[in-house]
Amino acid sequence: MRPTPAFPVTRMRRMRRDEFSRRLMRESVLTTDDLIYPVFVLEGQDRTEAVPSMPGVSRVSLDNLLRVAEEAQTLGVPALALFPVIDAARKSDGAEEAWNPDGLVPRVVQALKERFPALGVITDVALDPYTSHGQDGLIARDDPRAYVMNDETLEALAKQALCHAQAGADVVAPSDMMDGRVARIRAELDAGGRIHTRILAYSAKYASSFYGPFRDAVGSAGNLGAGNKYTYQMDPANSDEAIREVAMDIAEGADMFMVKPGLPYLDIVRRVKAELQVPTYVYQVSGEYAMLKAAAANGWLDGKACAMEALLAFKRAGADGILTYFALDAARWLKAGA
Ligand SMILES: NCc1[nH]cc(CCC(=O)O)c1CC(=O)O
Ligand SMILES: [Mg+2]
Repeated sequence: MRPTPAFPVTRMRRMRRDEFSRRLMRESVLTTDDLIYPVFVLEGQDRTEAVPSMPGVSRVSLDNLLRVAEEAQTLGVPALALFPVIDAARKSDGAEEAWNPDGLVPRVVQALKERFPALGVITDVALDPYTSHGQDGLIARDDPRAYVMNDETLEALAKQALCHAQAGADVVAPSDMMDGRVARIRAELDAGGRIHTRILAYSAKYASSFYGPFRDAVGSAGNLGAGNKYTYQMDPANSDEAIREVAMDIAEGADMFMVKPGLPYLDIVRRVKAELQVPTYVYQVSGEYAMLKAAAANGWLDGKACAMEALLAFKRAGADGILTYFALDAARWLKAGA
């Protein structure tokens, strides 16, 4: 950077003095086009269950989800990301429900695409909603370490992704962190004639404790018990490793690349965008949402102002889009000229 003449020749406050000049020099902007809204869906009719650790977020049945989708579309939010709550009776060690063409996710995707063809639908590809042990992949019977097997899991993920694509999903989003899953899924989609289905790879997904409220929401916390995901999700200490992960997913044919969580990992968002120049997304996860909501509920923070500041920070860091539980709120605030 060129040296700036010293004070008093330079007065940084000059440009901050009025709203018009603040607007003229603003470098980043958040728009509704940047938002992806995550939704939790469950079986049944006219069901809406609040998620206690995520105030303002509910698990809803398909009929109620259609109303949410309509609102998202009306507000101009480009896409929904679908997360299923699977009945305990349908979970198994082999996660077979994950590629059941009559399962919850395929039915919901079909209904959404039928009613709202222009609204993007993103599905999560990972086995954790479907496994009795709550891990994202398969575990060998009698393995005392409960080690998630990589290559065996790839076959399951490929079937799951194709099942979602055949139901009409626009984007499949592997969030499992198995090695090689993007290539395996791309091959399965292409062989199945689904050449237009995009892959949003959760390339740099960290083994984070900020996922706690999400695991409550989908009911995988109980199944996971004292288990953790350290053998496949990334170590929060690492940054270079994230660049390698994204680079590998580029080589395997992913279209979009996710960093997750968000605010504690802004440096990773920045590096991915700056070093690799790919469509870069960030997931403001459940724990980040819960923190902001809790502080706002206590009157300790201005909830709206802090949420919008965090979303803008993602844009400044280089994100092309943000998956956030605030998506509908933010779209409303933007519309109201916030
Ligand atoms: N495939 C699991 C999955 N998909 C999305 C989230 C977390 C999202 C959030 O916290 O908002 C997780 C949690 C996990 O890895 O255990
Ligand atoms: Mg990887």
